[in-house]
Amino acid sequence: MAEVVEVTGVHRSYGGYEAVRGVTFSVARGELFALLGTNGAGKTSTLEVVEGLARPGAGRVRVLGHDPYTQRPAVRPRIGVMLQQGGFPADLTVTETAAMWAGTLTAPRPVAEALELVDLTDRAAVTVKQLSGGEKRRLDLALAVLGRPEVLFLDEPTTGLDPESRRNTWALVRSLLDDGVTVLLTTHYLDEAEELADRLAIMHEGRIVRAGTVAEVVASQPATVSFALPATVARAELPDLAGTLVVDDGRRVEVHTDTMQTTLTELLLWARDRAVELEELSARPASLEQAFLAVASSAPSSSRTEQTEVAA
Ligand SMILES: Nc1ncnc2c1ncn2[C@@H]1O[C@H](COP(=O)(O)OP(=O)(O)OP(=O)(O)O)[C@@H](O)[C@H]1O
Repeated sequence: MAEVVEVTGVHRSYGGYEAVRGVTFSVARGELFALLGTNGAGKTSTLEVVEGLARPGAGRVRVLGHDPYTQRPAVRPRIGVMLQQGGFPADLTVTETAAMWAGTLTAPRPVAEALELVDLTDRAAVTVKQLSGGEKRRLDLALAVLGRPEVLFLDEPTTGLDPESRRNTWALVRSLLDDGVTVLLTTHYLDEAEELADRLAIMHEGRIVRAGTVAEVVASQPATVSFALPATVARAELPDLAGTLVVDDGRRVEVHTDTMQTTLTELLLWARDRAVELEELSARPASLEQAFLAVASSAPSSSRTEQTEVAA
């Protein structure tokens, strides 16, 4: 079975408010799929349904071929879950916490090994209440990987981590992927998605509005060609370039284009014919950040009040 996670037309409501509105995606074995989105887009609400922590209002979820909510005993031993906020007894040490959790698992890793994976070995004897926010996050991750899961669900795994810890977490996730683990994660860090994700989806207002590889999602946005015109050349002398002309100030020119090669060719031929030297010439494809911001700034489909009325 290639698809380890299958989510089809899932809806989830809180009272009259529909937080997830028909979400569909799948994750293949050994793949990392990232859910991105604005605050309140519905990422955690979706993830909780896939983890089997909540029943979808409508739609179908399969994890390793089972319904994670109604067939929880078949799924739970094979998955690892890192919630957005883990809750541990504050007075237990790191080792005691992990050992307690290991006691609930069928075939856990040795506790010391799990702590080593997240660089918490030197904090093993410290109580949870003495840990920093980032260290608590790493303890969450240690517990999620303790049961050697086939599928790992990570809700904002690196929020609050310093840059070095984030990189260490990425390296751990990559090594798990190399071992064939399937990962579904949510993140607010676009570089995290770019670094780790085989495929991703951007959610907005309960729906997936972009999905694909990073390259596919970025391809939905125009590339930018920019340069500075020499003072001797008036802007009006520029040829008609394919794309939208955006002029920053008198001299700096930006062209947003879906056909970067055509725009560049037109520009460079013109510059050669006119013997114009284009200063600071650059041509760059769109970034994931641009694709994200385009989604985030899109007009809301309707207000929350209206949605409640529709749902009522
Ligand atoms: N228990 C709840 N009761 C009522 N509304 C909720 C509940 N949990 C979430 N919501 C609402 O559902 C929407 C989606 O929330 P969710 O936490 O899934 O978003 P998210 O994409 O994970 O956001 P963030 O990036 O801020 O973590 C939000 O409008 C939120 O206020």
